[in-house]
Amino acid sequence: MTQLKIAVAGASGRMGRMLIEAIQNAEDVTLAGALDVAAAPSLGSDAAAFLGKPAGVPIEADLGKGLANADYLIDFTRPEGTLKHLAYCAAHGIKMIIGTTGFDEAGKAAIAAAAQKTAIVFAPNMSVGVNVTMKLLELAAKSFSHGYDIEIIEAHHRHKVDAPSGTALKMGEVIADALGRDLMDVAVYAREGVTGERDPSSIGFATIRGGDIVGDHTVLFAGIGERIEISHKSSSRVSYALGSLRATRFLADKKTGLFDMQDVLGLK
Ligand SMILES: NC(=O)C1=CN([C@@H]2O[C@H](COP(=O)(O)OP(=O)(O)OC[C@H]3O[C@@H](n4cnc5c(N)ncnc54)[C@H](OP(=O)(O)O)[C@@H]3O)[C@@H](O)[C@H]2O)C=CC1
Ligand SMILES: O=C(O)C1=N[C@H](C(=O)O)C[C@H](O)C1
Repeated sequence: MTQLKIAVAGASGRMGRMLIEAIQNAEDVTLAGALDVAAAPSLGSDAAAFLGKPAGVPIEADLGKGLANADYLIDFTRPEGTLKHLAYCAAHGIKMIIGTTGFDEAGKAAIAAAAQKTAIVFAPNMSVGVNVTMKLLELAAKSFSHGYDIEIIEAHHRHKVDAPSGTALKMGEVIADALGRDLMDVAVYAREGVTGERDPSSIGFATIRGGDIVGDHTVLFAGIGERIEISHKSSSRVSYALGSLRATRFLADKKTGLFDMQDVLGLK
């Protein structure tokens, strides 16, 4: 069986470790490199040591060393890290699976530009369940386009640094597109004090941070006499890791182009 040679960025992070475990458990992929920041205490140690089964792959800060044997880089880090990796991967034809969230418009544009040189899957949530939920939201938004107030509530662990989550923002975009609205015009990210009555065209966001919540998203369609809630709850990061491996396999026959998980799962 041809092996897909994958490097993992943020190898000591929550997702990095989950990805390394998923790679080690899959038959058609090989861990071919591991990256982390120069200050990471794990630098130089074996990337799979935490599993009790070393992979013979040291964690590197140098991109040349960490990516020397890789055809794919799965990146769940921070926008500044991903953008550094992106420039290297575009220049060296390494395909990327980007799960990092929190990019500004310039960061997103840099990813789109790099996709003219290499193939990229970029998605704020790699789980199959969330991506199917996106389709349900599209349908629901069209059905509840009048008379229903739309609010998106997300909850994550205490370590998460960006808000609202990339998934919540994507849900907002999907709903706004389905309604012919621009999320930039209708999003309300905070309410405090005397806010006045709710604008019926708005899409509200509420963020909860605490403990070890892996990732919960609920979209509320609140009408008169009824309300509908569409929820997805993650109980483990394994679904993000398995989705990332599906995305890697999807890129096997692609040379360039920007794709998302809807492409990978055939949901478009
Ligand atoms: N698309 C999806 O399905 C999912 C997306 N995510 C997103 O993935 C990202 C990572 O999440 P998570 O694993 O929980 O975070 P962690 O903080 O646990 O891990 C991030 C890793 O990236 C490293 N890192 C930090 N800054 C840089 C940098 N500038 N360059 C290179 N590496 C860097 C960290 O090193 P150090 O700790 O030493 O700073 C750490 O190893 C977040 O943006 C999150 O929102 C998360 C889950 C699912
Ligand atoms: O930081 C996380 O943990 C997660 N981040 C992603 C996001 O911002 O949507 C995906 C998932 O919800 C977990």
